Amino acid sequence: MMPICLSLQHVSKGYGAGIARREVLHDVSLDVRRGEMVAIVGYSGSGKSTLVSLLAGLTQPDVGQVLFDGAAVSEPGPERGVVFQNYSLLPWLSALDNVLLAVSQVTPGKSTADRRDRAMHYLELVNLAHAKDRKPAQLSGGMRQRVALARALAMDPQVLLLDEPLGALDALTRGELQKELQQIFLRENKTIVLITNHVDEALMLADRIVPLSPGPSATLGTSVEVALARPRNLAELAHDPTFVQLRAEITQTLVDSKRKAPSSQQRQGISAPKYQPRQLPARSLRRPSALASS
Ligand SMILES: Nc1ncnc2c1ncn2[C@@H]1O[C@H](COP(=O)(O)OP(=O)(O)OP(=O)(O)O)[C@@H](O)[C@H]1O
Repeated sequence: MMPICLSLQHVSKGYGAGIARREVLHDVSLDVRRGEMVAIVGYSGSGKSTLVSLLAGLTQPDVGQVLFDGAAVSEPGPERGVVFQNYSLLPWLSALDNVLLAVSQVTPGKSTADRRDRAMHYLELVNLAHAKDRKPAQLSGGMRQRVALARALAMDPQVLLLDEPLGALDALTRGELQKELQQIFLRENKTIVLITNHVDEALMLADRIVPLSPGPSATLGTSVEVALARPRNLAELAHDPTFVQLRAEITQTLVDSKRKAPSSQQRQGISAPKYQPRQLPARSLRRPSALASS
């Protein structure tokens, strides 16, 4: 078995002070093995971004620790690349220059030509070579997210932290990028932590899925292994008994954890993880409304 690469050990994190303090994450523990793709699935507002910020070293836990290769994480580092939901590209730079900027940070001794080759390689990997000279404003949401992914990959991090990277995209573009992400994962063999509120997306991509209960004081549940062969195709998987069973199991865990959550949750208007109902088989185990009515 591969060694543990990234680890959260009994981590708690809250915001505010005194009586205004609100605990977002409580006693969260997670071990991610090298080469593994772990998906963390949770409701909106449950603390998923806080979790990524902790893994990235952008914020520090109040209790517990975050370890990378056994050493405490205290700041962001090039071995942990992050892709956020909102692209975060520099608007005045072309797609190529956005990637080049990242390449320059990790290859200080290389020639300009070498850096450019490397940046182009990653733009090609995300099928964007043709749009290399376009500025972010001239790119669609899906294309911007591809640039953000190319930029993160170009730094050759050991771990990729993907914080709802496809969350801002329409369903069709999302489906396309899920396929590309799968190809990249298979080719690059990276360790990936994917944060998502889509159960199907997690099942399509991950080796293991960990449910995050709704906050406040959200915590990770028992992880579920996704024993489905790759490459995976969501349309085909909709008829696969293992897929259907895993989806029902994970959804039920999330629904149960929401039921058990403090009643203040309902008042905060937290929305449920999204389904892609058109892919449900006719004799699906759960109706989409099961989540909404819980
Ligand atoms: N810097 C901060 N200061 C105070 N409260 C914060 C801060 N960051 C997050 N929170 C609160 O912590 C809770 C969890 O936020 P977080 O962004 O981690 O959740 P999330 O699951 O990523 O949400 P979403 O899916 O909506 O992006 C929210 O109630 C949020 O308002």
